[in-house]
Amino acid sequence: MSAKIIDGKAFAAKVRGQVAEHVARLKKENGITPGLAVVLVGEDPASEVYVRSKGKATVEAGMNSYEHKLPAETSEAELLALIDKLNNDPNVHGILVQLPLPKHLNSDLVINSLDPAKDVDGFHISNVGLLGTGQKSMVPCTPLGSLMMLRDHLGSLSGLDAVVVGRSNIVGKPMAQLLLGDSCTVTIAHSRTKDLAGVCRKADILVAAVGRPEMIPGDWVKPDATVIDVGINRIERDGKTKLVGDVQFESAAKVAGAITPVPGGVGPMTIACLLANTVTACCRANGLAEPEGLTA
Ligand SMILES: NC(=O)C1=CN([C@@H]2O[C@H](COP(=O)(O)OP(=O)(O)OC[C@H]3O[C@@H](n4cnc5c(N)ncnc54)[C@H](OP(=O)(O)O)[C@@H]3O)[C@@H](O)[C@H]2O)C=CC1
Ligand SMILES: Nc1nc(=O)c2c([nH]1)NC[C@@H]1CN(c3ccc(C(=O)N[C@@H](CCC(=O)O)C(=O)O)cc3)C=[N+]21
Repeated sequence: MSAKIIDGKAFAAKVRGQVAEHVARLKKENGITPGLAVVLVGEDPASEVYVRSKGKATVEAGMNSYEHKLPAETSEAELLALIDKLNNDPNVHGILVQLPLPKHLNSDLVINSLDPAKDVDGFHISNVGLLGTGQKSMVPCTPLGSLMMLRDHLGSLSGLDAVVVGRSNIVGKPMAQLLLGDSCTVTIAHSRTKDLAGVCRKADILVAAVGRPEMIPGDWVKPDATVIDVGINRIERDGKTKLVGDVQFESAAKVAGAITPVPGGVGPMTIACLLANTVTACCRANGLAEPEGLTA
């Protein structure tokens, strides 16, 4: 058997097209241009690449992009002052603070100082609580993009056994909430899980969000399962740098029913969902109808 490769890049292009259409309508009919502010503190090269591609995608969708690059030694008070300014700027509908922040900054405090309505990452405690209680919220981009691909491939997820490997606040936990919301039976596995291989083998839906290159081999995958590989790991192989996921793609693709590749899977969907969340936030802020099919 050979898995269907879920093309995240193509799916993301479709979502971005829908976002661009909605943006064009907002401009024409309401005279509003959605705006996304991205805040980057320090000089992490990988983060700079992400921030640049987010800015480019934002502009391509017809929205305004505001980039704020602050030096690594920025104080908490300075960062909070910038966030306060963005919270009160009517041209800014979404704010993303790139993580991780330098160690001297308390990221929980910083994230919770965002206006929850502008928190397009969905990391603010109030969005986390709304998602956990099934209320309208801002949904974290990576889990939202993963859910869209799962629904597209499987149709209904109801009653399926889902295993999420990883329990971070930004991927694992919100992913589990979304799967529960779609009536999966959800298991969250982590570094203390006993018999991880056995747990994974029961999964109809296996989401890997660990951050360990190719940790999950094909023989942990249930035949015909749908595998979502969230991991983005840069490794050296044959003298070249290469991007790999948390799943051993070759061996898993022989067993799974469908699998997302790295690159070209979850990553592009994350950016597309960030744009979608910005449009959603803009519509909510202006009391306008939200784009359909772009929220959870
Ligand atoms: N595609 C995309 O758009 C995005 C990709 N990512 C990628 O996803 C991956 C995960 O990111 P993130 O959630 O932020 O990572 P974190 O480091 O915050 O969390 C990793 C999780 O994996 C668990 N874990 C670590 N080692 C093992 C192990 N040996 N067995 C089982 N579980 C283990 C940890 O368990 P414990 O809690 O017990 O320590 C933890 O819950 C990374 O590769 C990251 O780059 C992240 C965000 C977006
Ligand atoms: N506040 C915050 N929100 C985030 O959403 C956030 C963050 N901080 N910090 C870092 C992680 C990581 N992340 C990615 C986004 C896109 C790709 C992506 O598009 N990847 C391409 C490859 C890109 C490449 O070649 O490097 C792909 O998988 O095909 C990857 C990773 C968002 N994150």
